[in-house]
Amino acid sequence: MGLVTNSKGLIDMRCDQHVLLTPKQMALADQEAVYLGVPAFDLMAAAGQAVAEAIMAKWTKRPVLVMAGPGNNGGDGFVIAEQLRQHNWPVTLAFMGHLDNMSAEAQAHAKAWKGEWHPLSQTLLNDAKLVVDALFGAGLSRPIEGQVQHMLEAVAQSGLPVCAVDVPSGLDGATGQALGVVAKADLTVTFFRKKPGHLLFPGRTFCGDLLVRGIGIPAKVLTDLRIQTAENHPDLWLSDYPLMKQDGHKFHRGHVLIYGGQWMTGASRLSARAAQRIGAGLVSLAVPESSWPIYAAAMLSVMVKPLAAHQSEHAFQQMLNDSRFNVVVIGPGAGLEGNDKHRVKHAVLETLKCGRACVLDADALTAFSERPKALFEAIHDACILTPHEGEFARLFPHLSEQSGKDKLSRAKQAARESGAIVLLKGADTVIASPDGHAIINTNAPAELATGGAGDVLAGFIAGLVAQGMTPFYATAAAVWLHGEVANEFGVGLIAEDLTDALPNVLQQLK
Ligand SMILES: NC(=O)C1=CN([C@@H]2O[C@H](COP(=O)(O)OP(=O)(O)OC[C@H]3O[C@@H](n4cnc5c(N)ncnc54)[C@H](OP(=O)(O)O)[C@@H]3O)[C@@H](O)[C@H]2O)[C@@H](O)CC1
Ligand SMILES: Nc1ncnc2c1ncn2[C@@H]1O[C@H](COP(=O)(O)OP(=O)(O)O)[C@@H](O)[C@H]1O
Ligand SMILES: [K+]
Repeated sequence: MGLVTNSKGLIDMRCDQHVLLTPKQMALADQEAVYLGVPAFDLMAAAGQAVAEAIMAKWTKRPVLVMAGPGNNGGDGFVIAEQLRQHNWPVTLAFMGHLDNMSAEAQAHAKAWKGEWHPLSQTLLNDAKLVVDALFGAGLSRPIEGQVQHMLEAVAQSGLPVCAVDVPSGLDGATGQALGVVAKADLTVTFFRKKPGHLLFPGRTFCGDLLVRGIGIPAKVLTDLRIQTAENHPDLWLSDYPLMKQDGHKFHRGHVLIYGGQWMTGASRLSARAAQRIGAGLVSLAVPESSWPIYAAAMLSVMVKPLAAHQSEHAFQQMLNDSRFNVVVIGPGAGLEGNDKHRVKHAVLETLKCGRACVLDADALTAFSERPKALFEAIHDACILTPHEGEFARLFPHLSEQSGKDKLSRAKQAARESGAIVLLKGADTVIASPDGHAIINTNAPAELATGGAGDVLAGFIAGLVAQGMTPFYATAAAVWLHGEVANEFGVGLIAEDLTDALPNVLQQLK
């Protein structure tokens, strides 16, 4: 099993199906395949054929308008047009470009097209029942304007189904962001491997159904591409997953320490239960003495430890001296009122000072919003930050959603700047490591947008780290399981259900 990337080998060949290629990396893969002896003409033929087959599988025979652009995406369009024509589909081809400026393989395929050529025109939509968007793919270099923009707007207005070749035109395959107008598709067929832009929002909504088709590029071209990004999948982390051992002992499955606040007592309890459920051997909750009865009454198998009010900071520090607590969670329900914020910051800094693996969520992040640097200076490589966009913007204001940067770059930069693993939540959660690796999660349903779901996630992560998974993979595994449980449960989900329904998903993981 050769490594695709060298740095810590986070993404290796066992998960090569799940790596994501930027359009630049895809072009390099293409060049390398040609260098290894696969003719560029054949790659384009295979690409076009794959799209034509996907179209014939999805739609009944109907008049098609193929819009072919000036580059190789347009070249694919000519192949698709000819393939469909050979299967007796009525095909109209509209070309925007100059044949002489096209690659040799695109010119050859264009010349093999047996039908008529039309200039791009909105009137061509009148007779079409399906549109193939082969205008721009990986080579999109600037926003779409002028006549093409009007054409794409007319396509959108027509309500006709659209099949996009590689990426919907106007979508940046690297970032998922729109460069001006985008041709929204019902089906997108991409080649060899997915691109980040297919998975990140808003890109994912532009793609419709996404199919990946091999076109003859051998997987070994991935070896030298310095790939840093993958789509989350158990193949990435299952071999490191702490499945139960027959002769296992609870002391071998770690001990999670969770910091509980005075008022929002539910949040840390959700984390505690989640850490238990995912297999942590022991879980303790350190809580203010005054709230101890509330916590203790509700927790049976979790050990609830009171922190005396007059010396709670010292008491938490003392607790950290016990090396059996191998992961600490701070943030869910921790509190920011009055002296709480100071206490939370102290707990975080003490935890980091003693090098303990930790998951910092919610209030533990917001507590540092006035001076994030104080947090970043203390962070070590077993620290996981789990912000939603709001918390993220408080720590990294220059990287907020409003910064105009894409989510993948924002999470990666945050990980680099803070030195922590950063899990940036949302429907397209990104997990980024300071060394540049990143995983995009795609299985989370909208049902997860419910209070407390993040507290459960913090507990899942901690529970897996406690059992010995590396923080990056533990985070990826927890996020995937979180999404999977929500999918299995379906509508009506509340945070408690995530923990209660986890066993069904764990059962399938074995
Ligand atoms: N890699 C592979 O393995 C394989 C790749 N294949 C296919 O090749 C595709 C990539 O091809 P590609 O590199 O030729 O780029 P493509 O997207 O056709 O566009 C480039 C042209 O568009 C122009 N242009 C850009 N933006 C514009 C704008 N806003 N408005 C107007 N013009 C604009 C740009 O002009 P320029 O920027 O140079 O001025 C240039 O002329 C890929 O997506 C896949 O479908 C397959 O055949 C099989 C193997
Ligand atoms: N629309 C959505 N689709 C999928 N997952 C979502 C969506 N909205 C939120 N989530 C997920 O739900 C969880 C919410 O966490 P968080 O915002 O911390 O909530 P809380 O603080 O209430 O626990 C995160 O894992 C996030 O990625
Ligand atoms: K396209």
